[in-house]
Amino acid sequence: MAGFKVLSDAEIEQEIAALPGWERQGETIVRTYPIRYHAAVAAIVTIADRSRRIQHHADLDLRMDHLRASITTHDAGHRLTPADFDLARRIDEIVSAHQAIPLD
Ligand SMILES: C[C@H](O)[C@H](O)[C@H]1CNC2=NC(N)=NC(=O)C2=N1
Repeated sequence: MAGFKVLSDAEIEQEIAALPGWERQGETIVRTYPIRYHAAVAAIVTIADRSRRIQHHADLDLRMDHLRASITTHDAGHRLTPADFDLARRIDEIVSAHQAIPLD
């Protein structure tokens, strides 16, 4: 799909610096959130809703006590674009709203 601006290494560094918890792994950004299983299921439903609206989707990996999100832009040849960082910020907001129940 046209219209995606592929970010330079310097731009990626700058974006990552403003997103605590996220790290770059090649041409993806990833974050692992400690969160209860059922709370994460609820978060995922909201993330899915939001993703459909903005037409940008993360890979989500749910485990017993954590949720891992991994993001890249498929339509830019699996490169990092501003849409990835926008989605990361939205996922941060959604997950933090569902982390109210602490892990034991
Ligand atoms: C047609 C549809 O908008 C595209 O396939 C969207 C859907 N969600 C997407 N999500 C991500 N992460 N990258 C994409 O390139 C992408 N493209």
